[in-house]
Amino acid sequence: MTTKQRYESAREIYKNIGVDTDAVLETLKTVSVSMHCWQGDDVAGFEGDGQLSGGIQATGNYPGKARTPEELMADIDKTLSLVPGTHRINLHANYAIFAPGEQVDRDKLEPKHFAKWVEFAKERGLGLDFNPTFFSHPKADGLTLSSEDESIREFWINHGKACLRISEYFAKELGTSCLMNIWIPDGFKDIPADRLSPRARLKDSLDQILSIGYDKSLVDVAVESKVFGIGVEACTVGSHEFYMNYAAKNNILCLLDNGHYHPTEVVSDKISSMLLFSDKLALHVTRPVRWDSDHVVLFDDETKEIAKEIVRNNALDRVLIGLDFFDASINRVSAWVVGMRNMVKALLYGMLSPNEKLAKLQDERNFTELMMLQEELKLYPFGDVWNYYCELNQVPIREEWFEVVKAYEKDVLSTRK
Ligand SMILES: C[C@H](O)[C@H](O)[C@@H](O)C(=O)CO
Ligand SMILES: [Mn+2]
Repeated sequence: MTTKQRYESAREIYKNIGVDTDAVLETLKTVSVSMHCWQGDDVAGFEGDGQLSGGIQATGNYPGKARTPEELMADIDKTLSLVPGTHRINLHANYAIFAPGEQVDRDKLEPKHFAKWVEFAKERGLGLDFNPTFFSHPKADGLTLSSEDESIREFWINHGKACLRISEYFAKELGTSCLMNIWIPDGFKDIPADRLSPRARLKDSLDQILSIGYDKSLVDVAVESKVFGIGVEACTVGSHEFYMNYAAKNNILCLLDNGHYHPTEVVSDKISSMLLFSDKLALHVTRPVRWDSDHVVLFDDETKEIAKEIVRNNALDRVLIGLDFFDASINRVSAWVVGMRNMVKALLYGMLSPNEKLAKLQDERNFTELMMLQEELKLYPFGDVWNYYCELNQVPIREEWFEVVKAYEKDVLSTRK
């Protein structure tokens, strides 16, 4: 049987439970996932020695890491050629591309330092998202936006302001709004004596960054909380409560990273609550293994649950989906492809569920039938619909994409010594 014939058979099966697969595939085409540039080089960036700080870690030493903008862009191209749909690229400020001999510090970054990325995105019809980089820098040894040292704090405030201008530039150039996400590593290894002052300084720093004024139709600013990081185990300044309140009061977005909560807390359960109080919500989808380890996103229960929540809340246009993982122990392009395909797959899975029927069963308190149907759905011919979607989008089906990655490793990645 051909992929199309399998799809046609699956279409009939889904039709019997009220799911229109053709309509689902049309909708799925419109959804973009923001692919993080930092999986390609273990969050090293282009500024210098690429030493990662801030309580995050990429472990492994698989050969073939991108070392230059050209290599990173080539790897992004290869990855996107294997993922169905049109997506976005999420950049960090430490991926600025300077003219020879021109490097400036982060507080002095300008749109022109990202012109090559804009050119890259334009040629491919991609949107760009952005992140100020408050780590991997000599001035990020202690605290950044919450620093007690006013000159350090000012440096980072200026970095935030510079990034806001760059985000506006991305949106204007590319005709699609840019998400600018703020994450800082600030915190304390051991029990602090004063939690209030650093948080008050962080609040003031954010106020100052936002005070420059920006076009809200072009830039969505988000703040990303975290429960702990390596070396800041006792207290993080940018906690969930801090940012949830800050975002609500200042009409900006919260970004929920599903590696940033207590191990039994799930982001899928938070989405509906956030959407009841905010127009938009941003996500970093990742896979925490025992800690915020940033493993590659799998087609696992929580990824599916996150996707189902987005679909069931009718919020495909309100939830800005980004990925955040960095695995240096395996082929980095393969890691990207697996994570991206899984996120899209999870969205498809959520859309192929008879969501209204399931909600009705819940309202009728018919939990017996609800459980039965949810379990049976797991073995519906989902794979046949996924393969057809890949074929429609001219990307390889099943594991065929891996042959392309293997050839790329042999011809390109393995030559990077
Ligand atoms: C590199 C990213 O900005 C970083 O991973 C951040 O989003 C985060 O999740 C830190 O734990
Ligand atoms: Mn994150």
